[in-house]
Amino acid sequence: MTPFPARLAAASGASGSVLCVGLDPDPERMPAAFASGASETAGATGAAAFCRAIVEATAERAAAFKPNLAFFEAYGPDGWDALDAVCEAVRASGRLLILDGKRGDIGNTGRRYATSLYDRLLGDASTVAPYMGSDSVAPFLEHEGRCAFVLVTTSNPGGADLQALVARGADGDERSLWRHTADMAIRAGDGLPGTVGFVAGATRPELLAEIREAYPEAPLLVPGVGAQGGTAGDVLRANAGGPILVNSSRGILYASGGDGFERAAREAASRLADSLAP
Ligand SMILES: O=c1ccn([C@@H]2O[C@H](COP(=O)(O)O)[C@@H](O)[C@H]2O)c(=O)[nH]1
Repeated sequence: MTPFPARLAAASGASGSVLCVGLDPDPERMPAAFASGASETAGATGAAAFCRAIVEATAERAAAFKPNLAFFEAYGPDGWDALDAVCEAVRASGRLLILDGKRGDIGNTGRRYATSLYDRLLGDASTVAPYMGSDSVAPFLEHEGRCAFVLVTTSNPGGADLQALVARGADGDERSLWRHTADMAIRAGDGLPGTVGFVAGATRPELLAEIREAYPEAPLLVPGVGAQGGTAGDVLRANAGGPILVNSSRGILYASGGDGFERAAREAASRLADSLAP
């Protein structure tokens, strides 16, 4: 399979954008027709129908879609079927499929997670929680053409609690934990170049700039624009033209709370895609 960075470049070229539309179907916020118990499209089926409509409405301006697995798993077994249907819709759109499950565990468990994400759901990339160390990241780096976006500087307020701590590495060098994490992931991915990317939140653009400077070729997945306060301008400046996907979920999914949600989503996606153009 073609290395992920080349596939990312192709998807960005085809859509003319670096936008990733996040698929977080929240029953509290989806249009009533998809969320209410009375409707035949309620529950997991409603979530899938809503996401498919969003994919159709926004695919022209999106390079990728990112289903957040939590919003599907919450429905139990039906949620898995819904996720499967949404993944199929994303694949049919020709855009990249980023599976946001934030997985990470000991080797044999990690390999089963990777099998599920890459061989079963056919994701192009996934998000990986690296706290268990290099052997927990490695299973996600063994799939040619796929990318593991390793969480390094997350967008949430508590992200700095651990990520900013300064620690001495085996080489005696003092660096922040997030930088150790990034270096560790790059070493773990030595075997298959292009398989390691990073999640770098838009809410800390100064750290995004540091990651980009340290790893100019690494794909970055950047959440946190819009609803969390990050801005497209800050991200573009910090990224300095490197390979990137900028995610927005709520700002697109719930651009209109009810009728006309597809049009509102299309317009919101288009505006953000335009503001992310270099
Ligand atoms: O650091 C991180 C890592 C992942 N996320 C995920 O991205 C989206 C953001 O949603 P918005 O509605 O655009 O704020 C969501 O799925 C998160 O789980 C993140 O926000 N920050």
